[in-house]
Amino acid sequence: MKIRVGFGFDVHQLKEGHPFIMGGVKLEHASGAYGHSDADVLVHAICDALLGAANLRDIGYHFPNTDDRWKGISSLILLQECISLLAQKGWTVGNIDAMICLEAPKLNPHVPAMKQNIAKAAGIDEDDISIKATTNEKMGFIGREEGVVAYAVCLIQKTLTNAY
Ligand SMILES: Nc1ccn([C@@H]2O[C@H](COP(=O)(O)O)[C@@H](O)[C@H]2O)c(=O)n1
Ligand SMILES: C[C@@]1(CO)OP(=O)(O)OP(=O)(O)OC[C@H]1O
Repeated sequence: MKIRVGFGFDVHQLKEGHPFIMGGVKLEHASGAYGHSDADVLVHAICDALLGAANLRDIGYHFPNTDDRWKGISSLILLQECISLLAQKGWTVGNIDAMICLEAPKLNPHVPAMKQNIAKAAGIDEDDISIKATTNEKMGFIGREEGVVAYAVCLIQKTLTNAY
């Protein structure tokens, strides 16, 4: 068995009156994340962790923000695409651990639904995806609620076939 780890990071601006999608869940909040897709910062960080682990470049390489095919797209679809890219190289996901840095709203009540959405899109058990959140203690651009950040790490695995 060969295993690899990956790391992903993403950041998006928060804009008033914009929808706020996180882990495929629509959060009720005065502002929301702005981007070319649905700006789901958590799912983007996870995509980059998975692509990085498999040495498959990054999310912007596969889904450029200049391509209208990805405009407004649900990032869960991009996650499914990333899982297919990994599968083509024989990789399956071991586990994912993610951290969101956001001042408000509180994410804890939404974590079960986010885990369910991500597990379904990635074809993994909910027990293999962990989602955590922290504020930035009112400091910096996150503290001023100008932006949201997410980090993710993952482990991927493949069974090596013996050529002899
Ligand atoms: N947007 C957020 C931020 C934090 N949480 C939860 O609150 C706990 C305390 O956060 P601090 O930043 O004050 O340490 C944190 O451990 C999370 O459980 C949250 O749900 N949503
Ligand atoms: C997902 C893509 C593509 O719609 O757009 P954004 O939603 O702007 O997200 P980002 O994390 O900046 O980078 C990847 C992009 O190419």
